[in-house]
Amino acid sequence: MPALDLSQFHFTLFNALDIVLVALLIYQLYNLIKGTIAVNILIGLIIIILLNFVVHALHMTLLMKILDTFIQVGIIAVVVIFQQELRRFLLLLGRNASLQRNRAWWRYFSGNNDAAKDNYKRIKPIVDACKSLKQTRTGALIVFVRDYDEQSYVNSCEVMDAIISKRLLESIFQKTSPLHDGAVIISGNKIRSASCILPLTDNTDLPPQFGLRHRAGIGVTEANDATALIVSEETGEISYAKQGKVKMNISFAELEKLLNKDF
Ligand SMILES: Nc1ncnc2c1ncn2[C@@H]1O[C@H](COP(=O)(O)OP(=O)(O)OP(=O)(O)O)[C@@H](O)[C@H]1O
Repeated sequence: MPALDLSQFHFTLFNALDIVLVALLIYQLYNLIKGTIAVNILIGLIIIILLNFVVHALHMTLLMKILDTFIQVGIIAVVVIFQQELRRFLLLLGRNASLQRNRAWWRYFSGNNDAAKDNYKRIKPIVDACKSLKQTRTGALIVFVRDYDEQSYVNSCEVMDAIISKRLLESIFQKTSPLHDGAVIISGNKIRSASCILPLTDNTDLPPQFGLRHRAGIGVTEANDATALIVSEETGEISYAKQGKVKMNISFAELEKLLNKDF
């Protein structure tokens, strides 16, 4: 039996790092598309690539030409089909790379403890409004955006520029208010817009009781650097969505913590 010649095989630390990074990349991509129809598209693409190997091995010329052409244009198709996922992936990279975004670190290094007090002042009216909305079973959807770009929302929202207050949030979501349908967008210290129509998630793994409000709340966090707070009209439960994932039935203490971290 011929011996296996391993003399040409050099395994360096960088090779190990390479493998770890590729594994991390695949894991992140899997996390991004898990539970969406993108998984089925990806499986379809893998089947075509495997089929192409088989066709090449069997020298089936006609099929070889068709599949080769398909795979050559495939890269453009992949960018078009997975544009949402690629956008989310790049957002994730940018978000994690920005040191200032990690406010805890930033405060520690800049010694700015007043920021914590300011943040509490901003969060309090929102948490108070949620308490009252929960009690009265009033449905609400509040989105927190870090870098607000008015142009992205101008066509699907009622533009506002109002100081955040408990009573204003309560009034907006009252069923008789003309602005109650849709989401409120908050950025910085202001309510920037209300009655916003948001993109719905196409995640197929969500609880069956999640209707349009929850789907819109999750959808906006998939494609943007945003988080969303949803008060259910049916149950009064509060959910919190971030990066396309949702935490259900959170307590007010937890809500305060999450907002303090993300907002
Ligand atoms: N695309 C959208 N963007 C923003 N808000 C939306 C969108 N679609 C629906 N909504 C809001 O969701 C409300 C309907 O909620 P629906 O009952 O379908 O949601 P739900 O997730 O089951 O929540 P709930 O538990 O409050 O009933 C609408 O009245 C509207 O205010």
